[in-house]
Amino acid sequence: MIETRGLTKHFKDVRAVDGIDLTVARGELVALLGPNGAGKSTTLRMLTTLIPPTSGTARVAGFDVVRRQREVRQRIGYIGQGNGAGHSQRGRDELISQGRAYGMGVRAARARAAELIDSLGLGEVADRTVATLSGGQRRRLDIAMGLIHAPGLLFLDEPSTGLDPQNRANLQEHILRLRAEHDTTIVLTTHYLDEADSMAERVIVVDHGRVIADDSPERLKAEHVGDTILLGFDTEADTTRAARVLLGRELTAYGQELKIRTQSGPRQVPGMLEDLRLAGLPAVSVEVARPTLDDVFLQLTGRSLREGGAGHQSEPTRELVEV
Ligand SMILES: Nc1ncnc2c1ncn2[C@@H]1O[C@H](COP(=O)(O)OP(=O)(O)OP(=O)(O)O)[C@@H](O)[C@H]1O
Repeated sequence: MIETRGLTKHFKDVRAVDGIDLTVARGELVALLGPNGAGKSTTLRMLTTLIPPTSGTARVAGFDVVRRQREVRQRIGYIGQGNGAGHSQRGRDELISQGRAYGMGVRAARARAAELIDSLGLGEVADRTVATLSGGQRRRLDIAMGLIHAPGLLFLDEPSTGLDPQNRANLQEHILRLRAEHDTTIVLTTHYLDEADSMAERVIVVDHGRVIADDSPERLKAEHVGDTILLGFDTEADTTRAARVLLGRELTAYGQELKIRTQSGPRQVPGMLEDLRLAGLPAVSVEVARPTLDDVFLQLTGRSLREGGAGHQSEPTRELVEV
């Protein structure tokens, strides 16, 4: 669906995108993740033919984004960061007009609008004027606008920025359902680490205009960070002895706690507890901390994605087991 080679965009002396090679297959849901100014929007704007690359090539839906702009545009939907829908029209009419603008007949545009209103849960509000819709409803209407011509590929630039957590969750659910129902390939950009983690089967981390990691969230976390097992003991002396029992692992002792870095925390815990029990050193608490994508980013760049304005929180996932 997407194939780029050395895709680059310079704005005077700013290297917004600096040689990106990217392949996205049909049906994938890919999240482009990165801090402010990383080059995510610029990449999307080149892929959607809105701005030409400085150098490199990109083929989208089988066509070159510079030489075959029209063909590309017919086959993609793009929902930018602004609000595409107007204000005084009813949502349904906006959708039908958009369909007509893409050359659809009135009947086909009406039918498609009805289908999307249903898919995106807009049934109760589609006949109200757009100005009266909530932020989340408008965002869903924007997405319906981008899908009116049934594109096989949808680009979403920060779909849930500005929405409250409930509306975000609701929008995410709709995007996933749309994808399942219409088999749409989706490329979205986001600052929300948890959004990338839960929605995308592939995460491409961009920093300073370059791809610094590209894999499934699970593999990124396992490869770059791994799990942390925290074992608690009654005394510091027990902790020191336990460290000797578990020697050979990547471990650190802090007071009455042992911290062990491993690739597969939950699988390692039973064996470790058994070894400790046999040594007469039962742990009094066990905690497995799984990494977040922010830990991956921190590991890769030495910076947290939460710093410097990206500022969206995602708590580490912790599984607490009292023993
Ligand atoms: N039209 C432009 N003129 C000059 N510089 C630009 C222009 N558009 C983007 N840039 C610069 O290019 C870099 C990448 O910007 P881009 O908007 O692609 O980042 P982003 O990853 O989408 O950031 P954000 O998360 O804040 O949306 C930034 O340094 C930005 O200031």
